[in-house]
Amino acid sequence: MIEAQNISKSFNGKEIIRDISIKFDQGKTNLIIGASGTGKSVLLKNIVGLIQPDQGQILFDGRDFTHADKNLKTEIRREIGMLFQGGALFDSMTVEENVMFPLNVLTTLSKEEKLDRVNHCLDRVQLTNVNEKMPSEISGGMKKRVGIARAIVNHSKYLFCDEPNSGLDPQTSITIDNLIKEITEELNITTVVVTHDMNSVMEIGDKISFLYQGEKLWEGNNESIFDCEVKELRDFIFANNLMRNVKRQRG
Ligand SMILES: Nc1ncnc2c1ncn2[C@@H]1O[C@H](COP(=O)(O)OP(=O)(O)OP(=O)(O)O)[C@@H](O)[C@H]1O
Repeated sequence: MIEAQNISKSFNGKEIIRDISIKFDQGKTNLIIGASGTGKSVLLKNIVGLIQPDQGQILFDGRDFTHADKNLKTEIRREIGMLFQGGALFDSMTVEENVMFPLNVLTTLSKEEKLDRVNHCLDRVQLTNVNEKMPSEISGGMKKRVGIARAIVNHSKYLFCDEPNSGLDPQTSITIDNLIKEITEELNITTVVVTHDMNSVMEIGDKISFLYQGEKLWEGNNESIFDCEVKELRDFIFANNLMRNVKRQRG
């Protein structure tokens, strides 16, 4: 479990996120949702340690990451896998080299062991016979799969995904969402997904936190979200016709 406790962060005197507390459960896909510019990415960066919060702390299974010494920080960082927007693969490396990268940097495994793990992870994301391909030779959906394989290759306990569906068509988005959810349950890891995609909310929203102008206004799941009373959240989810129709059909 990851716990964000009373996190606040300002830039140049402007408070971007305010007193946010969220528990992200193990074995679940935990979503952070909200409109553009509301502070989702800033919160994510605080959680993974790319930004130091002004107030509050982040606990990874009870270990205080925010105030940890160098050794503990390094230990926790090794347990974190990240799927960045757009996949963020290294263009000059093959698929195999991309997935192997964290193992080269973080482990002393033999070449054979590394290759074994890489192939196992590529298999798991249903990518076979692409080891030697370059990122420019594969589709957007395949790039995300490679990104997922790379994020879990070092036996990560925590998986962070920043807008995993950006740039994908709706069908591929659902496949990637489901893959993230399956892997989360299979490996019993704690997954945090930042998104503003309502399809993701409905498909994989085990636990959902809604941010609005830097504050957490609501939390629940993909069932309770349709009955929420928070005006700002209702405006967010029913902003398009499709969602209004879904609501009507549910009665
Ligand atoms: N390093 C920074 N310095 C100053 N302001 C920043 C910095 N990072 C983010 N901000 C500001 O914080 C606000 C929230 O940004 P953030 O990227 O977290 O939004 P978001 O909810 O992730 O939006 P989107 O869905 O569009 O990615 C924005 O107004 C942004 O300009």
